[in-house]
Amino acid sequence: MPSVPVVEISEVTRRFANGVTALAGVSVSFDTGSFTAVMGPSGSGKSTLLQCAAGLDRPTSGRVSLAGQDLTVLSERRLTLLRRDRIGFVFQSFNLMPALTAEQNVALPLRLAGRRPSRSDVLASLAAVGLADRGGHRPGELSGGQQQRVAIARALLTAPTVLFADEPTGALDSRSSEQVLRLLRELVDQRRQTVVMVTHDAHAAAYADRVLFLADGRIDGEILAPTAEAIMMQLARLEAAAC
Ligand SMILES: Nc1ncnc2c1ncn2[C@@H]1O[C@H](COP(=O)(O)OP(=O)(O)OP(=O)(O)O)[C@@H](O)[C@H]1O
Repeated sequence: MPSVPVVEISEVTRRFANGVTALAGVSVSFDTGSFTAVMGPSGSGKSTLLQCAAGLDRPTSGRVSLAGQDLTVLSERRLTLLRRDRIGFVFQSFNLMPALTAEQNVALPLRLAGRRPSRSDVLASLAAVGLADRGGHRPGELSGGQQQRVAIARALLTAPTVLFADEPTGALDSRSSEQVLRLLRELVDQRRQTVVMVTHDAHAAAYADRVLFLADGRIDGEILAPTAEAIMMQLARLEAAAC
C-alpha cells in the first residue's frame, strides 16, 4: 500500500510565554495507517508536539496540516469543529465520568456538542475495542485497561483521521498495558487507523512501526520496525547526551 502523509508538521516552533522553547523547528509527517511512537527524555517536547499536531495547541511558527488542511490558519471555532470530527485524543488518565455507563461515556462528547450519536455507532465503537458486552458498566466496575479501552472507543466514535495517545499505558499494569497496545496495533492493522503515541516505555514503543526520538525540542533520530532493545539503546544515548 503506498504511503500517504496525513499529518504534516513543517518547521514547527513552540515557545511559551515563560521563554521555554519546547519545539525548535520540528518537521515530520505521519502516514495514513501508520503507528508511530514518540519518545525522548523528560521535557524534550513530546507532549507539546502531540498537542500541536492535534490542534490542541498552536505553534509559535511553522505549519501543521491534517489531510491537506492547514490547522494553523483556522479560527478557534473551526479548529474546535475539526478536532471534534477528525481527531481522536486519549490521555494517560482515562477522563471517564464515573456516574455514566461505558455507552454514555462514549456518546458524551458528541452529546455535549448537541448531536445524538446512534446507539448502533456507540455499540460498534465499544465492539471495536472488545467491550461489546460492557456497555452498561460504569468505570468503577471496569479494570484500568478496560477503562482506557472505553476512552479509546470514545475517541473512535467519529472515525477520526488520526488517533493521538499521550502515555495511554502510563497508569496501567503490564497486563492491561499489553491489552491496550495490542488494541492500538489491531486498529492500525485491521482498520488502517493512523496512531501517534507518546510513551516512556520501550516495550510499548516496540508495538509501533516507527519510533521518533525528540531531544531538546528537536527530532534526534528514528527507528523503523523497532525492537525494545534498539529503543532502549537509543534512549540511553539521548539520556547520556542530556547529562
Ligand atoms: N504551558 C507551558 N508553559 C510553559 N512551559 C511549558 C508548558 N508546557 C510545557 N512547557 C515546557 O516545555 C518543555 C517541553 O514540555 P513537554 O511537556 O512537551 O515535554 P515532554 O517531553 O512531554 O516531557 P515529559 O516526558 O516529562 O512529559 C518543558 O521544558 C516544559 O517545562
